[in-house]
Amino acid sequence: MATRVRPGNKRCAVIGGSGFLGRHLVEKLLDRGYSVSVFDIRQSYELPGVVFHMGDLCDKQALLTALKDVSLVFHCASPFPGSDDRALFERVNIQGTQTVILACIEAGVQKLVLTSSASVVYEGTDIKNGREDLPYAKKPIDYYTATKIQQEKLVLEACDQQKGFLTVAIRPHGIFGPRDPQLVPILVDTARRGKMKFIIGDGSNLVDFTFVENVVHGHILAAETLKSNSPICGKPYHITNDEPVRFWDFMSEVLVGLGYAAPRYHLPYALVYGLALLLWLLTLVLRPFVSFKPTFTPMRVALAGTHHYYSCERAKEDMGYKPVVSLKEGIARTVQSYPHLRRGA
Ligand SMILES: NC(=O)C1=CN([C@@H]2O[C@H](COP(=O)(O)OP(=O)(O)OC[C@H]3O[C@@H](n4cnc5c(N)ncnc54)[C@H](OP(=O)(O)O)[C@@H]3O)[C@@H](O)[C@H]2O)C=CC1
Ligand SMILES: CC(C)CCC[C@@H](C)[C@H]1CC[C@H]2C3=C(CC[C@]12C)[C@@]1(C)CCC(=O)[C@@H](C)[C@@H]1CC3
Repeated sequence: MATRVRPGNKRCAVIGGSGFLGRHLVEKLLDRGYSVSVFDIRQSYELPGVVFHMGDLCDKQALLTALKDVSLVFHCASPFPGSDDRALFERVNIQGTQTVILACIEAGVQKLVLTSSASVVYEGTDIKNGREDLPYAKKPIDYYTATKIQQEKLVLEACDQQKGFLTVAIRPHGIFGPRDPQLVPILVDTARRGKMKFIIGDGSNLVDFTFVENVVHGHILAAETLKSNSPICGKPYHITNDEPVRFWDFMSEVLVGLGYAAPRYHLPYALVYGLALLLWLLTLVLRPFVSFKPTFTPMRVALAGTHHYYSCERAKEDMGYKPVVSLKEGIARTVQSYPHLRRGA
């Protein structure tokens, strides 16, 4: 039976709070006077004012302990997007999210903010200024995206104003910033192996890269706007830097900032995509004998060679969203935060 939490309660929980986005979110919530419980499969730091609960989000009992007296939950846990472990994605993103919803309802949580992804509408072909009314991808590019679609549907469909359980989904795109374990480290690793010499396609494709503090800002605005009869109930929202940039200009700026050469030579998109597809099929066939992880997967080639940027007008209109850190400032802060990834370090 749900125990209602008193209104105005500033106790919240961040599921996935040990991760890159989760930790930035926890830090900002503390600044804003929330008390925070983190639920994660691992504990990656300690902070005064944060209570850690280690556990798997598929375990409802473990979740219930962490959600006691909590009125607001942020769910930003997911397996690593680059993995190809279909069973893991289905277990965590689909079954696990269903468990999170059940646990929230049972614990009397009033608001659930999901970190979804703008990739839920992306099929590997151009998206220019995509709005939230684009249909979900019929052919998602990978298991990660396929399960993020199911996850978002589950959370939005669970929104029930009558029962006082309100939900919203934030769809970020290409999050970057200090402590990101993915974008900059993979880029630098590729450069160190001498593989960042080529631009895939003509280099004119525009993409959204979103500084992590803007993503955090979008989550907190959503949580604070989410009230009975608010227009945001049960809806998805793109949160971006609102400054689409050429994919290869962004990569070059980060690389040059860290002391590496920018890519210069162009290769046709279709050729690289075809080669990446062939290599991927080869890794599938050879998997029983050798384990090999190609850098240029078909998914990464599509992301690097197509337009995919999104409108965040709906977030501006419904919750007053405006990016708080510009792309230029975000890149400068990111580059500065990785002294160990500098050339020669
Ligand atoms: N990074 C990006 O560019 C984008 C990310 N997103 C979404 O943002 C969210 C946060 O991403 P990000 O911070 O980059 O990812 P991270 O991997 O840094 O953080 C996710 C956290 O969730 C934990 N976790 C994974 N599985 C479970 C589980 N079963 N139970 C409890 N905790 C679990 C992870 O632990 P462990 O590390 O041990 O797996 C990790 O600590 C995700 O939902 C992702 O889909 C959306 C758009 C873009
Ligand atoms: C060509 C280079 C080897 C590319 C190196 C950088 C890539 C690792 C990133 C460029 C775009 C990024 C991205 C994501 C992961 C890291 C990149 C591929 C996501 C797939 C992460 C999860 C999401 O939800 C998507 C919206 C992101 C899209 C952009």
